[in-house]
Parts: sequence; C-alpha cells; structure tokens
Amino acid sequence: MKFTKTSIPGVIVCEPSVFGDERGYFAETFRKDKFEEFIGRKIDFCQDNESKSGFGVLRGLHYQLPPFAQSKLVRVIEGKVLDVVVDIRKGSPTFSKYESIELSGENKKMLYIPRGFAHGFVVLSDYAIFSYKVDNYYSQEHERGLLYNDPALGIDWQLPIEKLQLSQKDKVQPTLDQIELFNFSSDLYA
Ligand SMILES: Cc1cn([C@H]2C[C@H](O)[C@@H](COP(=O)(O)OP(=O)(O)O[C@H]3O[C@H](C)C(=O)[C@H](O)[C@H]3O)O2)c(=O)[nH]c1=O
Repeated sequence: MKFTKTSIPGVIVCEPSVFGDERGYFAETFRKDKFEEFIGRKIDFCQDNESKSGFGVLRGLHYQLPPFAQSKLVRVIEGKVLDVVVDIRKGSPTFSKYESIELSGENKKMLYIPRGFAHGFVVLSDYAIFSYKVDNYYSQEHERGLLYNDPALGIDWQLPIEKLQLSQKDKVQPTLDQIELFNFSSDLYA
C-alpha cells in the first residue's frame, strides 16, 4: 500500500499493490496496521457503504456533525469519479480549500478523508460503483450538507452544469457562510 500526502494535511491518497496473473488480480484494499502507522492515529471503521450512480450524478457535499462526525476511506470499484473534499474546520490553515482526485476501478486509488471535511463526488463514466468505510455510524439527525457550487469554494466538477444530476436535497444545500463549522482546534477524535 502506497500512501501519498495531498495539498491538505491529513487528506491522503492510498494505492494498493495489485497482483495480476492469468486469472485476474488480487489487492489488499485495507490494512489497519499500515494505515494507522501512516496516519499516526488509531482508526476503527465501523460501517461500509456502497452506492451506484449513473454518468453526471453528483452526490454531496455531505458530512455529519459531532458526535457522529465521520472520517472516510473511499474508493471506486467500477467506473470513474471525481472525488472532492472541502476543509470546513474553522481555524484550519486550509479552511474552505478543496482537494479533488480521480478515483476509478482502473487506478484503484483510495482517498482518506479525516473528520471535519465535506465530501462528494461526480460520476465521469457511464456509471460508478462507489464503496467506502466510515468510522462513525450514520446519524440522520447529524447529517449536514454544503452547496456543491458555492462560489466561495470554486470547485471545478469537470462537467458542465447541465450534465449534472443531483438529489433535490443537494440542489439546495447551504453555502459555506451558512453552515455549522467544525473547530480545527478541538479533538474530533476524542
Ligand atoms: C449515507 C447513508 C444513507 N442512508 C440512507 C438514507 C437515504 O434513505 C438513502 C440515501 O441517502 P443519501 O441520499 O444521503 O445518499 P448519498 O447522497 O450517497 O450520501 C452520501 O453521499 C456522500 C458521497 C457522502 O460522503 C456521505 O457518505 C453520504 O451522505 O440511504 C443510510 O441508511 N445510511 C447511510 O450511511
């Protein structure tokens, strides 16, 4: 497993070793020991999620408030997405900054997203099967959103707006200046 830092400290690209042979391939997609060694923190993922979406579907930007804040390890099993994370931790040196990366069944890249970030993705292939681990359970009461095209974020989703397909909920999410932020200083992992 290869770990690579990104422009936002704490957001990490993970690339598994893929062992191909005449039958196909094998890859270890998660190793708790190696993962914890690199991020320097214990991690206890407690829930796996999977979603399938067609071309142009944009899911996000979503996060959960404490005490149900979630860190995520996300990957694409089939297809290709542009994955986007936004730092919404008040006081963070990278507050309001975003990082984006193409994740695909082909490149097998994964992204580790710490607590304190809004997350979303847009599907760039005909369809994509998206799979991810979270370290806190789903809590509808603590679920929040951020408007995907908030001008304050300036996210390049790579597709023209007319190609995008969002849920009604995601079309009307609040903007950065309206949402309840995380505190960079508080320990989100207590
Ligand atoms: C997230 C979640 C949802 N649900 C139920 C709630 C709804 O009845 C249904 C669809 O939920 P939603 O439209 O919020 O699904 P997504 O738009 O894919 O939400 C996800 O989108 C972005 C990419 C994220 O990072 C979050 O993990 C998550 O918010 O699944 C559950 O039962 N458990 C869950 O953990």
